[in-house]
Amino acid sequence: MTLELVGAAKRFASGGETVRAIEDVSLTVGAGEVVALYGPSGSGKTTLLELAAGTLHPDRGTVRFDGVDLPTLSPAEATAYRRSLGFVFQRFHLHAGASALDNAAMKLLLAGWPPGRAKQAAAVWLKRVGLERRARHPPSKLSMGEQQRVVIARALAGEPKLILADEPTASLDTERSRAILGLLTEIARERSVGLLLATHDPDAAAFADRVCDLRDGRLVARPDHRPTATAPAGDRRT
Ligand SMILES: Nc1ncnc2c1ncn2[C@@H]1O[C@H](COP(=O)(O)OP(=O)(O)OP(=O)(O)O)[C@@H](O)[C@H]1O
Repeated sequence: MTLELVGAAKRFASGGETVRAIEDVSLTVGAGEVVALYGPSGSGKTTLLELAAGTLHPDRGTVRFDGVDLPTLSPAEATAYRRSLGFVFQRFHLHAGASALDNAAMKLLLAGWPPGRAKQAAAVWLKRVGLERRARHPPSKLSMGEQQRVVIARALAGEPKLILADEPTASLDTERSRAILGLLTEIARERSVGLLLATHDPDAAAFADRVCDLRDGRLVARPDHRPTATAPAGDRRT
């Protein structure tokens, strides 16, 4: 799989002013590649993820997934494309009344899978993220880190080719952040899933193979594309 942005730009009209959220951004994410979008608040990370998800269209430039221009998709095709992605966002968006297993299976159920098969597939991923013993617990009985693991299981059930993660560890402490990022990046590499990870945290960016520095909507050259912070040994590809 290849996600490719070429010269992408997105502006918003706001209060009589034009906000240049993304300006002339070109980047690619390949199978099994972990790419960090690293920048401060307001630098355009979420906008760029929305362009990648096809929920926003660029004003200029192109956003392609496996060679297909996302803005040319019909509404039904765009929905199918979004369903084919894995989303891991800061806010978990878990259903309070549903168990961890039902939450992990939610995407598959929405896609029309028979409930038995959906739960079976989700159970495999709950196990992979270490939550098999919590399958019946609702989110309120799970820690923040465990809830984020359910989100990861939900994102991976259905075998996405690309995961879009927006500040996935913002509500976790350092130790739990590292555990979650280690797990997410390990699974992405192991399953050849592309991972585009938006973060303002240098420690989180350090888990990526490649770091794209975003400032005021533009990519700033980082000569070697190497992460700046130190990830625990073994968590980073060499
Ligand atoms: N719908 C919108 N209308 C107007 N301006 C917007 C809109 N969405 C985003 N912006 C502006 O575009 C810029 C980039 O926003 P974006 O949310 O992509 O940044 P971000 O890096 O994800 O920030 P944060 O880390 O705070 O979420 C900001 O200046 C923001 O105010």
